[in-house]
Amino acid sequence: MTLHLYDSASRTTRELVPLRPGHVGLYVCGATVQGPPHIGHVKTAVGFDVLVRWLRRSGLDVTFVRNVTDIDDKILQRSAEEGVPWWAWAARWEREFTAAYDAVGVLPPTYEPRATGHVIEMIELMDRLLDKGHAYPGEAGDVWFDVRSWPEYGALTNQRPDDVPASDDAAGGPEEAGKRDPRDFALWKAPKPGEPLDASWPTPYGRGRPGWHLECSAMARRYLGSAFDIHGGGRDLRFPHHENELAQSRAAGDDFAGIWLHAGLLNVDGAKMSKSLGNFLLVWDVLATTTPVVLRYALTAAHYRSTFEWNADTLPEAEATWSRIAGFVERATERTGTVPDAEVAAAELPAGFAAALDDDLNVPAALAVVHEHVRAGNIALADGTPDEVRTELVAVRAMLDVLGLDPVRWAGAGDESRATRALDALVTAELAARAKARAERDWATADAVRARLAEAGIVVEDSPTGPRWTLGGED
Ligand SMILES: Nc1ncnc2c1ncn2[C@@H]1O[C@H](COP(=O)(O)OP(=O)(O)OP(=O)(O)O)[C@@H](O)[C@H]1O
Ligand SMILES: [Zn+2]
Repeated sequence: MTLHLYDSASRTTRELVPLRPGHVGLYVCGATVQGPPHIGHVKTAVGFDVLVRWLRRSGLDVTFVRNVTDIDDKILQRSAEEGVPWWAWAARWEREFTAAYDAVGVLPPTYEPRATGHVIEMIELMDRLLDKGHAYPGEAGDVWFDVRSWPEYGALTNQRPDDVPASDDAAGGPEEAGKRDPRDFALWKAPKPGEPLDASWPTPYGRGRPGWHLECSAMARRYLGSAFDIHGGGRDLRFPHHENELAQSRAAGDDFAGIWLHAGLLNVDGAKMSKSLGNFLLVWDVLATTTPVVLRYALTAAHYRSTFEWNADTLPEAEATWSRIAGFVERATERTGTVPDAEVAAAELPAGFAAALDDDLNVPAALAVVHEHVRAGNIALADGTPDEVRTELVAVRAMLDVLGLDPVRWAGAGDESRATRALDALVTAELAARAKARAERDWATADAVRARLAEAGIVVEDSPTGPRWTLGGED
């Protein structure tokens, strides 16, 4: 069997037939970098990471593009509240997203374009839409997509054009002046009063900044061409974001994506984990008490398309299952010696595992095969030959490698954050001793604590919220 994927546009499971044999172009909508990454963000990223790994393991050359939305209303608003330039705010959270993806083993994309670096491509796309009569400038400097000019509008989400709800772009605001139809969405947004001048770009239609939907169409075309194989994102992006991307790209004359994949959302108590709802768990907070591979295991183990209901048992259960798998790999490696990574990467995969992944990335079924081999491996460890143990070890590691979960590659990951936590506990105790000595006017003890910390290379600063410590530079 070859890879079949559930295409949300046609609502059928279809064989992936690459447009260019041997090569797959994949575009996944990345983060709007307005705040720290939560585990919902990395859940979707992990889902697409398994796809990329499986495509590559199947012998395909993958060009994987995941964008960064580094300008938008929320970024402008949050940065203004914090009194920092919008671009500094965006850069800060972009770095945090990259670190979070790295922490859970999401492979970096081939290209990671920022919206602000692709204004030329967006203007070019808008020009094509204006030329063909699918876009028009409003009265307040915005440029709108003309939904009525595009009878296929609604196709992605199976809505008749008449049933599509009004777009909330500028709803009720003065920018709406000249908007022809409530469903029309903004391709380009004129600056609002009070916004920084460097948050808008000159265009033939006046200064402005990108509408979110336009960005992805322009960047996908720039790196993958006018037709490419797969477009993905979380299910929340189907409407309006992906519907609008599809409409504007097709209306401009591009074939655009062949298959649309949508990852199920990570929910808490039935609601999408999101910054706006405030029901989020930050990646760093989870990693303060959990090793990254356990978080990765938890997020990988569910089918990418299912809704993930996060609850108090999620991590303990993942931890227990993971320990069983990793424990076998450790004991088997002790018995037979380390299997070289190259042998793992080239090993033949159990047929049931490959068939499960080819069936719309059915990771739960694929993990069931992993568990069968772990069971067989444990039996071999108890009373089999070293060769039997080694066969199971290679099979288990090879399958886990495809899922980004090979325990040998993860060994040691998380040690650094554990070390930092241990250090923090010790420094905090030292600082408490110093505070007590100071309160008792025991200056000798207070100075001795400070000297001990300085000797260890720890720099203490007093801040309004209490002392803060950092590791000083080496000089
Ligand atoms: N709770 C979630 N579960 C799964 N995927 C999510 C979740 N929240 C966001 N994503 C996905 O993460 C990627 C980046 O999303 P984006 O930065 O637009 O987040 P967002 O929806 O604005 O998040 P929030 O609502 O928390 O502000 C998208 O593919 C999006 O679908
Ligand atoms: Zn997008």
